[in-house]
Amino acid sequence: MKRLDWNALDETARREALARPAQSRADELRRGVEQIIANVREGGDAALRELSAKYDRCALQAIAVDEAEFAAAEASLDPALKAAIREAAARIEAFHRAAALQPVAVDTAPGVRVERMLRPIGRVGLYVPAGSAPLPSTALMLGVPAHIAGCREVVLCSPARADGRCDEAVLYAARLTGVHKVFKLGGAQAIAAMAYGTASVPKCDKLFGPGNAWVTEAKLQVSSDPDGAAIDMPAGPSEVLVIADAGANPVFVAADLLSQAEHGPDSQVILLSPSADLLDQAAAEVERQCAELPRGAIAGRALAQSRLIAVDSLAQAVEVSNRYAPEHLILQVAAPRALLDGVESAGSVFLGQWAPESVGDYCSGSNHVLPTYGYARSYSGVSVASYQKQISVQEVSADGLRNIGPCTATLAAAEQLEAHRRAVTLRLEALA
Ligand SMILES: NC(=O)c1ccc[n+]([C@@H]2O[C@H](COP(=O)([O-])OP(=O)(O)OC[C@H]3O[C@@H](n4cnc5c(N)ncnc54)[C@H](O)[C@@H]3O)[C@@H](O)[C@H]2O)c1
Ligand SMILES: N[C@H](CO)Cc1c[nH]c[nH+]1
Ligand SMILES: [Zn+2]
Repeated sequence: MKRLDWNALDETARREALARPAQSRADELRRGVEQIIANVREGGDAALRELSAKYDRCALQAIAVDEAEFAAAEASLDPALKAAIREAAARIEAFHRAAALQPVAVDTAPGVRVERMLRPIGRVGLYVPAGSAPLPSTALMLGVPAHIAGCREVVLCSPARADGRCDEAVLYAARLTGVHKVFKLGGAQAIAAMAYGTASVPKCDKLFGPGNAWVTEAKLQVSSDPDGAAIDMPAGPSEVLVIADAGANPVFVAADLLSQAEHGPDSQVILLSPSADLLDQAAAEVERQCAELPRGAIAGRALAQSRLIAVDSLAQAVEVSNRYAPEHLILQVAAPRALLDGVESAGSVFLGQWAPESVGDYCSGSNHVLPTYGYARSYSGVSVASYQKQISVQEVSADGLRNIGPCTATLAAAEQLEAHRRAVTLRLEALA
């Protein structure tokens, strides 16, 4: 990991220090994804089979998972894993139900009632990554809120293995949350299939879920096409920023950094500390622990584009973190709540030494599908609201119109929209 001193950097160097690894909108990637989307739109299921053979090295027979495969998946799983999946799902459901938006009704003037009603998005498409590692936890993070929102049809795509089967735990988690159909599709072709529809895959109104550069680029492309589909957010390579004070345990700090570095070579992790000793010890620990990891080679590539940054205070660390807007922010400091008020931009925050980011990935109850690449400046993670439409309703009585009609007429006249003004004044005359 590159070591830097924030206060010794000029503005350009600071920008570079917080730059994400060069990524997704590279021309080649954009053109490649355009081509895949065009192939799927033209060739439908036949194109999906060809693309799966090319990119997933699997010869798909049926594209949809059938009952026999769901049953075989459930039967093959270790009971302890099934119990953990159910335990995680219950906590995710508890938090997401409690955090869901509620209908609202407010009298904004006598005789004027304004309401917010909630309606589920009709058909949603979930993407669960499985390229480098299948992520059943992501099936829970996407499926549970879709179920709570009450979406009419929930479909899920996840790449098949070379044997043509989907990961068993992904299938179990999908079924548990009430997903209606699962398709053995990955990458940009899965996103194209759900955005435009094919004979097998229904066209969805909104797509959800993280993925690699092809998935993220495909989501961006289909969301900018009016015939495509809306998306939750760009959720790309995982990242974490840790703020640690002199008393932090370097073993824990290093473990947290590596937990996100192991996701993929395009992940990025950052450690900020006012303590030079802590930075030294954490750097040594990262090397030591990385060498022991089965995915050490992947993590090592992510570490090559990661940073250890010396700051002059914890307050400065929070400023730098807000500027970076990390997907995950861990506050491994003696009094983490004291820093929380200053946090402006982050996908999810972990307080204190006993809150590793891994618990949020799996089962604390919060959602792990979070904005990356600085999008936490303006986007939030997936929630029940992501699967809902908020529709406003207004009910106005005769008295209500007497109360707010003159205001409407004045504003309409100022905008020189005479028909708007008359829609009110004609009624007020009728009431006179
Ligand atoms: N931000 C979040 O909330 C969040 C959550 C979980 C995971 N993630 C991230 O999701 C990503 C998962 O990536 P992954 O690769 O493991 O799985 P993936 O399922 O996203 O991608 C695998 C697919 O990529 C396609 N692909 C691979 N090489 C290709 C090529 N050369 N051309 C075209 N398509 C190609 C294949 O079709 C394959 O099915 C990781 O970066 C991880 O960090 C993010
Ligand atoms: N850390 C990932 C989100 O960035 C989510 C995940 C799934 N499994 C393990 N981790
Ligand atoms: Zn993770």
